[in-house]
Amino acid sequence: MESAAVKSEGLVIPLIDFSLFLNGTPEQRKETAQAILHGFQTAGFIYLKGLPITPEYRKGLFETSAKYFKLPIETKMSHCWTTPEANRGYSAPGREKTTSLTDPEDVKKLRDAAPDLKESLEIGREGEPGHPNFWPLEQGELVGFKKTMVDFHDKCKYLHMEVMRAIAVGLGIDEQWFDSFTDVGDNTLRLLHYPEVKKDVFTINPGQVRAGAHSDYGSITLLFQDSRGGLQVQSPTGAFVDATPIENTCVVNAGDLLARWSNDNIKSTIHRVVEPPSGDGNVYPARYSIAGLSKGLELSTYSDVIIEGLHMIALDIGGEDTFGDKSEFAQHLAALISAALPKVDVRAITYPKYETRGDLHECVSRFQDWLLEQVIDIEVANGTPSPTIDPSVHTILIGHSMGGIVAAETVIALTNDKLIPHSEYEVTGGEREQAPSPEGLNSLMFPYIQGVLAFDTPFLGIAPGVVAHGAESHYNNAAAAWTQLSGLSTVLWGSSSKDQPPTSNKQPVGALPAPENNQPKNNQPNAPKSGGWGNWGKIAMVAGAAGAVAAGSAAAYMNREQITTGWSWVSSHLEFVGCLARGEELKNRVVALVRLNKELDIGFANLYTRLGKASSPKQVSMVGTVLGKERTFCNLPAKQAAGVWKEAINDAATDEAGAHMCMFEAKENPGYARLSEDAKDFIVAWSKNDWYETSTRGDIE
Ligand SMILES: O=C(O)CCC(=O)C(=O)O
Ligand SMILES: [Fe+2]
Repeated sequence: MESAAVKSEGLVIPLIDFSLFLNGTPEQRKETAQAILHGFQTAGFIYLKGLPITPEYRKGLFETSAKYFKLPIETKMSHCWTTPEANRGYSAPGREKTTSLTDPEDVKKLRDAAPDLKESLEIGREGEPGHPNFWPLEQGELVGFKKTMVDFHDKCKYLHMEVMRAIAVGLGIDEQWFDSFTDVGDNTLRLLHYPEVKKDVFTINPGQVRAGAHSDYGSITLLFQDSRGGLQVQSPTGAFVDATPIENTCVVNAGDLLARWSNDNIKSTIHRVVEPPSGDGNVYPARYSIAGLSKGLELSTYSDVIIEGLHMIALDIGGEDTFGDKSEFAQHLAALISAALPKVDVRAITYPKYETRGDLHECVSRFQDWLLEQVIDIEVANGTPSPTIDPSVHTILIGHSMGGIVAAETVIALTNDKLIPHSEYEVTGGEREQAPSPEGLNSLMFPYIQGVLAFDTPFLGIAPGVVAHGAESHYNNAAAAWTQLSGLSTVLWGSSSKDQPPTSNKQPVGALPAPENNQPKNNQPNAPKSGGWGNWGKIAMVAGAAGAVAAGSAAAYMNREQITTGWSWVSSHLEFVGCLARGEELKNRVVALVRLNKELDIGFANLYTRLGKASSPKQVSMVGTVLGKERTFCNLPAKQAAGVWKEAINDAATDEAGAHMCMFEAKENPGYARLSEDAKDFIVAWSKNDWYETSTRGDIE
């Protein structure tokens, strides 16, 4: 039943009778399927005979193709290939260069040095919205051209489905496993003509070929070649071996998509077309071939299947330390999610620099720009046809502390095209009004955000017990406030504890440090040193204090007269956390998130720290005594009516700020494993939707 069509340099391309798969006994069918799979796994190429295509039909097809290429160049140029999205139309000689290179500059150089000596016409599925085929005028010899090609396109669709079924049978999975990806027939029929060419063209330029070395992009290619020859396939030794034409066969090779689907279990092998082994006189005659390149599924879901991915963007305040050393927590979380969502790629990317100058909205727009860049890079790298309409990347924003607010603002901005409204909404007691949205929500956001997972983000301010230690009466004295708050200065910024500023700092506000290159002239000798935490720590110290003060409603702190130097620098950082002072804004933000969850199914949760066994009750004169186990860093919603807030208990922490900062340190937080599991569960639940279910990463080894 099976023999070798090619056997050289370690490359064995089998010749397989496909009729035994289509019409054979169950045993023959299975054996044939296994041979087909084996050919794809080893050579990446097979030859099929016994196809339901008669020699006459085939001859007619090649004749029709040749008639098309005889058309004057101006006529062909009237329906030129335009965009990769459409991938339809005519490509004149020299236009396309098949290659595995990706850098456009490199491709250009190669094309200039050795242009492909071919012309082609790409014909796609009829009836695809927005992408009509370009048909030549039906006159003279070309009458019936469209019908012939549409009919052959259909035949290729059928053959494609059957070859994919053979692969499924060979793999021992459900025979129809690939059907839903092939039944639309989103395939490209490619008529190829390699014009007659003088032999010395190839000797003058040793790099000259008819079609450059490349692998195909789709699932499989059905290649019908005439009898000239010139197709070569790369062998395991690297040498190119002739894939000599065999009458009434079709060469079938696996493309990059199928390699990806199968985790490279199936090979997408490099091939090219060179001058044929023989020619008359000093010319090589023309060669024709017809390739049915099967993408394998409808264009709109194509990208999902190859490169669909869930990306977690960790909003890491102040470098890569927030989520543990080198963002370990984010990486760990990505691994957990990956195991739970095997159909998609899961990657954690950390926002490298958290710039906290200017107001919150400026920070958000800087982050948004960065995020957009990341996602576009991924979409471009993967060739997603319409990333803004059908993105292949879904993103979860995870943010610690203030990072959660930036994440929230980002998704609100993306869905509203404006930031949160400033009118009043109540979040307490479940009696919330709907935030008005004259424009309605924009579900076509790009980048597509699947959810916001916040970690100990003070969406509703910082719990009074964090700031006050029976000290709020001193808040009318700015110096005292600073003393009280110095211990909190880095907390909001998530720096690790070793980088905290001195906690016994007794300097008045007037001694707030100015930026390094803008030291105030009247700098006091005892001004706090930035020490090892540099500019960054200074920002944290100032902004953290401001945020905490704001949360503790110590308005006296905002006494600008006392700040003698560097105010503009300081104030621009204060603005950022100033949002914690704006109660209505805080509530509106939460209302907006709840609405996004309800209307657009965007996940939202806040995993907030709570002290556990190691904590003791705390006297907070403003609010009375807070029981040890009620001690949280964040102000909690009055009832759980502000989205999902879930506690993350730390049985080792003795104070709220410590729990807040050590969330992601397994050594200091006995609840680390639980926290990771909870975080994973949220993200998995948000992501198990239609997008996920229709994604196929292809773990089919
Ligand atoms: O013309 C041939 O034989 C090969 C064409 C080819 O490899 C392609 O179009 O991808
Ligand atoms: Fe190819």
